[in-house]
Amino acid sequence: MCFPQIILNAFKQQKQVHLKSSQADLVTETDLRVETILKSAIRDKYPVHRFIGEESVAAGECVELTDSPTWIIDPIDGTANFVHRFPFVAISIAFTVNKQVKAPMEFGIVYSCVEDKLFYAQKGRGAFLNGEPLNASGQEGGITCEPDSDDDDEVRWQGLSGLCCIPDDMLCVCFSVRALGTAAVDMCQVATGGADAYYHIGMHCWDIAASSIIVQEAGGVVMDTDGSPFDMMSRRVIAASSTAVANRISQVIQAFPCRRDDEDQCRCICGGKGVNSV
Ligand SMILES: O=P(O)(O)OC[C@@]1(O)O[C@H](CO)[C@@H](O)[C@@H]1O
Ligand SMILES: [Mg+2]
Ligand SMILES: [Mg+2]
Repeated sequence: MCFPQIILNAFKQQKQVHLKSSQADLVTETDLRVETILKSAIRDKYPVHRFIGEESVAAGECVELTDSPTWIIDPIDGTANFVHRFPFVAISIAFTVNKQVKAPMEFGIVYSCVEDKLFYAQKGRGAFLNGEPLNASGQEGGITCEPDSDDDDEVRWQGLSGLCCIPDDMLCVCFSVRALGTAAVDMCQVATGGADAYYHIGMHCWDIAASSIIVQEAGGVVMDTDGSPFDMMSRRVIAASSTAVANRISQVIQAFPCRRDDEDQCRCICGGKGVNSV
């Protein structure tokens, strides 16, 4: 059975849910099964390739980008949605080489399973949804924003109130707010033009690596929340319809530092598990 079908079949079933880093950070047997299937299928074909998989890292593996071609996998983005049968659950797969954290990935795939929407992009070749070309809105004025934060609500609403109360004489006004509970699908809305901006503080590289290139190839902009260049390991991202909107958002949200995904890399090289163990 193919792995999206595994997710769809399990979607309707009762699930055994385990907590990871917090009450909001869930994992099910399906997350683990899909990541294992994906990694073994890729490893069979490309034995020297490496992986950064959400559930492998949760099991103690290092987040280690080397010069080797690397697959960055979130087997189910939106596990909380999956557990509650809220129909926004996605598989996110990105591919990068030569330790690219800032430049666009080589390619990215986000498959929103229940919607049956396949978002994908390859560097320099455009972004697509179910085969149709994607274009970000290019909007520079009134925007629809998808804010998210894995930290306290205060940060989220501080940012939002900043966005919603920008004086009219300033560049952009936020007209409405959406959040689907899957960073990968949320961010892809900017690539479709359905949203003009997305920002997130606290997610992980596997949540946004694929959607970052999908946004870029659709003509959108990605950057860090402090306005510096996008860095998928920093756990902070703004995706927007235009540089003007991205810059405006970086000016009003309260960016705070997050422990980088690759922060323990040296521990891993010295003595961490470092071996793909899922
Ligand atoms: O753990 P999961 O399901 O792969 O990710 C869930 C997620 O979308 O929800 C959080 C808040 O939106 C984000 O940090 C993260 O991307
Ligand atoms: Mg995720
Ligand atoms: Mg996940």
